[in-house]
Amino acid sequence: MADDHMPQRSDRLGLTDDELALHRTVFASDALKDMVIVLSGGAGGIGRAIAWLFARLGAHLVVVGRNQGKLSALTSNMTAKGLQASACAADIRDADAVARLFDTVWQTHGRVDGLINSAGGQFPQPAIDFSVKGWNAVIDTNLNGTWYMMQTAARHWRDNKQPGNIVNIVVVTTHGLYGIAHSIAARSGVIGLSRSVAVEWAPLNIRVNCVAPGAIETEGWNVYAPEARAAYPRSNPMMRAGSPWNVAEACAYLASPSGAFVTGETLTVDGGGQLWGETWTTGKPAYFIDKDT
Ligand SMILES: CCCCCCC/C=C/C(=O)SCCNC(=O)CCNC(=O)[C@H](O)C(C)(C)COP(=O)(O)OP(=O)(O)OC[C@H]1O[C@@H](n2cnc3c(N)ncnc32)[C@H](O)[C@@H]1OP(=O)(O)O
Ligand SMILES: NC(=O)C1=CN([C@@H]2O[C@H](COP(=O)(O)OP(=O)(O)OC[C@H]3O[C@@H](n4cnc5c(N)ncnc54)[C@H](OP(=O)(O)O)[C@@H]3O)[C@@H](O)[C@H]2O)C=CC1
Repeated sequence: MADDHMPQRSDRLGLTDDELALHRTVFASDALKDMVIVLSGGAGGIGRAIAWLFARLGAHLVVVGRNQGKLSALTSNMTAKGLQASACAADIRDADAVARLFDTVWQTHGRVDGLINSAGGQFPQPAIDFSVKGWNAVIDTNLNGTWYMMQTAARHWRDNKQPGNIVNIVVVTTHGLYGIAHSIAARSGVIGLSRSVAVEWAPLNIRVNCVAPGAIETEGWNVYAPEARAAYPRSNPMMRAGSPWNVAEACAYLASPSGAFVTGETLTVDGGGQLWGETWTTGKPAYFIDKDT
């Protein structure tokens, strides 16, 4: 399948495991040889593409999420293709569970080389209507959960005197994504944190970067109304949605030696959506609709 032409299907969102097993990549097949990578959100739409790509480049993937069944199904498909992968169920919002996760991985593999935080999400709602519980759910998942993963990984790298590298999947925060202000707040926090610790942790030989996807068609889109989803491909000058593979290859660039001199950066993969286009996750209010067009 050509890299830049993902079929727009109505029956299913994103790429299947069979497609991910074969998707063409520009990376050498040993680019991540023998690296151990912890990947949160590994069974989600973007995480799954990262899992397949990284494993195909030689890494052992430890995929993390709350749903053991989804994780096991993924790792079975991967190991059946001769790839190295294991599943570890954990809620990233539970700092103790995150500590146990990293203890287990270090005990099993004796090392961790990289952490990709792809677990996250939000629900669309006008900010004025956010409940305290809803606000906290989004901040806890996207900011606190990501931070527990980052800090726990970094402590292990420091204590084991090993280098490390972190890639956080965020959203594009440079202009509004209307209807998900809680997530923009949380992800802006992650970007700020990443820039700060990129400096603090440079002496520990730990690199920290973010990838900010634009409209990437995955099953995560099911939380949005069909009319909102239908408009996402027109939210950038390329007038189409991106593929999870585009995000996975950006992560591979940052996580492998190709990114060796990159830290504190946010790599935007949005088809130019920062420069042109707008995204209304809750529908465009009449106020903004030009009645003359
Ligand atoms: C440039 C173009 C961009 C286009 C796309 C837009 C950008 C981003 C896209 C994506 O990120 S897509 C992929 C991400 N995946 C998801 O977002 C997954 C779906 N989301 C969730 O699972 C939740 O939103 C969550 C908060 C991330 C999960 O947390 P948790 O499991 O704890 O939540 P819940 O128990 O379901 O709910 C807790 C609490 O939150 C409030 N709430 C939840 N959903 C809604 C809703 N639809 N409307 C209003 N409020 C909601 C509510 O207070 C819930 O508590 P209860 O009422 O259930 O007691
Ligand atoms: N798709 C898109 O257009 C865009 C996506 N993004 C971001 O990219 C990331 C990945 O998105 P995508 O793959 O599309 O989303 P998905 O919803 O498909 O995947 C998200 C994954 O996160 C896991 N997860 C959620 N909460 C937790 C938690 N508390 N602990 C552990 N795991 C959790 C879920 O697994 P489980 O339910 O098993 O826990 C799920 O597999 C998200 O942060 C998303 O917001 C950003 C911009 C655009």
